[in-house]
Amino acid sequence: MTPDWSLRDAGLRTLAAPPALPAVLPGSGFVDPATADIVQAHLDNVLPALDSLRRQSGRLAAWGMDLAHRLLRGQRLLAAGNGGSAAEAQHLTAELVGRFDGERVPFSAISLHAESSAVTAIANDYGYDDVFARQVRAHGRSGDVLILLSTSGKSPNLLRAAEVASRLNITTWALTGAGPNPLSDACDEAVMIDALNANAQEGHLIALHAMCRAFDLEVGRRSTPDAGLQGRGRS
Ligand SMILES: O=C(CO)[C@@H](O)[C@H](O)[C@H](O)[C@H](O)COP(=O)(O)O
Repeated sequence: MTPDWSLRDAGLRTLAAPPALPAVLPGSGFVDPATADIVQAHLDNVLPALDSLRRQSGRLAAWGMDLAHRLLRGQRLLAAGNGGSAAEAQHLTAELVGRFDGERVPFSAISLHAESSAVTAIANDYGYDDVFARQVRAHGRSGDVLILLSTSGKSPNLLRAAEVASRLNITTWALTGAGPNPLSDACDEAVMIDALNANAQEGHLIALHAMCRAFDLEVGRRSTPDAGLQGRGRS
């Protein structure tokens, strides 16, 4: 099968089909121009993703502050995504349970896709579309936040989770690729990145770190010695 060398669908940088390769010895360090160009195009295409994000920086700042207020009250963040988005979502929960830049108390944040036994049992017994929705019913409480990451904004398991969360008065945020899309429509608020899928995922990590900056700043402003320990029976 002839590979599709173009990036034309994204309306971003496009590449012509490469000429036939000369025989290349492994380890020779030779990089043909078409390969060099596709790598350069990928890097160039990060910039539109970043521009898209910069236009939504106010929302990221508001999310960080809002999340700080809720988690300081003892509410919880639930997060989920598939594939690359699962990795990004897990990065966020690690920043909250561990720490971001500076020392502070830990907060309750769970990546639902990382619950391997629950995921496999629910998928096996109820179907993959229910893997997150059922966990939202189990772990989510009124006033919590559910953040859902998706490049397409179409994954049925995320859409179902958003639907269940809304019924439970859990605030829903979507971090997606180009929008509008079904997930951004289903959630209370969304940050959408107008970029190729892989570049959107890279943008998602930047968005999450930016949100963590706002979160940590707000936690620092409002912290008491027992901050984050209220409401869920921990001491
Ligand atoms: O990382 C990538 C592609 O960049 C893939 O693993 C990708 O995350 C998977 O195909 C996901 O299943 C796509 O789901 P979604 O982001 O559209 O909700």
